[in-house]
Amino acid sequence: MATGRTHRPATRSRGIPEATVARLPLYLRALTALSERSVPTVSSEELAAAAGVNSAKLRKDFSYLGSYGTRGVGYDVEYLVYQISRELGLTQDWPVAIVGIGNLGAALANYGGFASRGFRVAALIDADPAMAGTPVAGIPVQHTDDLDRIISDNGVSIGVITTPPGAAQQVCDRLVAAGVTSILNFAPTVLSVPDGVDVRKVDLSIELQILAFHEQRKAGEEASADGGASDAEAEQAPPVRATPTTRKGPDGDMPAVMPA
Ligand SMILES: NC(=O)c1ccc[n+]([C@@H]2O[C@H](COP(=O)([O-])OP(=O)(O)OC[C@H]3O[C@@H](n4cnc5c(N)ncnc54)[C@H](O)[C@@H]3O)[C@@H](O)[C@H]2O)c1
Repeated sequence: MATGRTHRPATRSRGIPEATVARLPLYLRALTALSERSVPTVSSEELAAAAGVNSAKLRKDFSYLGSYGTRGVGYDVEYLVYQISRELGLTQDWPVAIVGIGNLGAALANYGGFASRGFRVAALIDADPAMAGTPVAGIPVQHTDDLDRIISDNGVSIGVITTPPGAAQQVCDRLVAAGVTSILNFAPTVLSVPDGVDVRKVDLSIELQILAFHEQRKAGEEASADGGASDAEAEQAPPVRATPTTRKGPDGDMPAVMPA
């Protein structure tokens, strides 16, 4: 089994900090929306608001791309879309393989948003022999026995794991051995990968737990504003933290996709 690190250093080889890289997709999403409305230029303040980022941070981020905008005019929307897409490697097509075609894997395979962002679902792989050959989103599911060949035939470098957690490490090891160097892991388990392999994990239940924490805190604040709970209620109620807590990610919120 592969062991080792799961993180890259905070700055990538081209000198763009990881935190900036993590914000680039947010800028791109906001810029794409502007481009679709044929908006030619945008100020750093407008774009920062649309991306949910602080405008000074945005200007600093864009300076890493060598993009400074024009005073009084702002940034050229189309050119920034191109620059950020190029920086993120989206000007080329990325074939992606999804392993574990159950509820989630099938939903991802059916999601049309990947293709428009440069990610082509090239292969669907599952361990269930009964699924082999069954089309999902128009793509026939292939059996894990052929995983190596499927990865190499399709030139896949990005693998998506949507298997049960108990199978995820083994699937990850097989993907890596077959040449996959980036993994998006939806299974609720921590994966070990060798140097040179990037893992990102998505866990919506963690996001929901964080929201539950904030809901609980808001309820506590409302209760204190109403004059506080009665003694009997206070004894039964779980403790609620009164101190405001901030939870900041690169865009101001913790992203649903996290480094492994
Ligand atoms: N990250 C999130 O927010 C999120 C949300 C929902 C589910 N999940 C996780 O996603 C995973 C899939 O959930 P689901 O509801 O689609 O499960 P599911 O049971 O519907 O599908 C799992 C699929 O994986 C296949 N499989 C099992 N072992 C395999 C192996 N070794 N190689 C290849 N395929 C294998 C099964 O045949 C099945 O088709 C689970 O780990 C679940 O916890 C994560």
